[in-house]
Amino acid sequence: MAHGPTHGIPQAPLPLPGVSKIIAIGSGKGGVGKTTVSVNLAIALARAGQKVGLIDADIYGPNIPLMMGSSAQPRVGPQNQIIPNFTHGVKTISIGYISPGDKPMVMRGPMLHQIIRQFLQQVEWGELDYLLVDLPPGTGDVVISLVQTVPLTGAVVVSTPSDVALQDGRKALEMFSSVNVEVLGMVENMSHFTCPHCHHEIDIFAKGGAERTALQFNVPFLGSVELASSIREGGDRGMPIALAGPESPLAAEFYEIARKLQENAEEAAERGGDVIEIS
Ligand SMILES: Nc1ncnc2c1ncn2[C@@H]1O[C@H](COP(=O)(O)OP(=O)(O)OP(=O)(O)O)[C@@H](O)[C@H]1O
Repeated sequence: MAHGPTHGIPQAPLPLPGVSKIIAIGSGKGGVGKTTVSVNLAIALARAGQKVGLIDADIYGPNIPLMMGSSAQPRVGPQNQIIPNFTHGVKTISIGYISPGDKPMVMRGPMLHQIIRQFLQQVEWGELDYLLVDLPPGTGDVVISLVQTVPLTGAVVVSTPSDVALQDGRKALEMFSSVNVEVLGMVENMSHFTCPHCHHEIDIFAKGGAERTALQFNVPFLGSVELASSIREGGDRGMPIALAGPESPLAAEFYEIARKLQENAEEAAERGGDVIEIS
């Protein structure tokens, strides 16, 4: 991979030509369904007529190839630009396309930064309404690389309603605030479980916790997604549930969240334009 002309001088974040809104999706805690939410939101936005790109910024544990059902190695164009894969109506890039298999990526921070930069700047995204960035779990490095490279429209924080996940979710909210990235909304994943036999709602992780946290932090709440085996199966088969369309009850939750996100992102984009540099 080529290195950018940094020469040790921090570069100001620059918009990506043709890309209208860039949204980071984070969680703080791992395993709460951030990638599941990212792929389903990307598909729902694409089905709503938006041009959508998706970056798998989880360099150490890329799951987007599996969840989007795509493993093709991206082509390289004449100007050395990377042509993203196009799956389920979404342009995607992942380190998993370039270095497939189960071998972990071992690299130092500067290399990670370069990869994030390249995924933003060297991929031929073309015209996009939305570029979603699925962040790795935790807070930190990748977000700094992102905000140093491009102006973000905002962020989405995914959490389960359990106290443990919310504790980390709050850290993610604070982290975005500390780098001046507006949180466009919180999503509560694995909100509850509906028993397939008696159809009763079972409250596994204390439903409503993410909504209360959103209220407390004064950020919008985008909606809840229930815990359902078909959501997990869709991800494992590379056929996310959103492909079932907005009429399918489980997929409908993602379409509703996508609609609210679109509203909030458009408002933020209209308000925005100011690039705030972090020191
Ligand atoms: N609403 C849901 N219902 C059922 N299973 C779910 C749901 N959301 C996520 N899962 C499953 O939970 C597991 C973890 O989800 P996912 O990989 O999306 O989480 P993550 O937060 O991105 O994890 P990571 O820490 O690897 O970044 C996956 O097997 C996924 O299919």
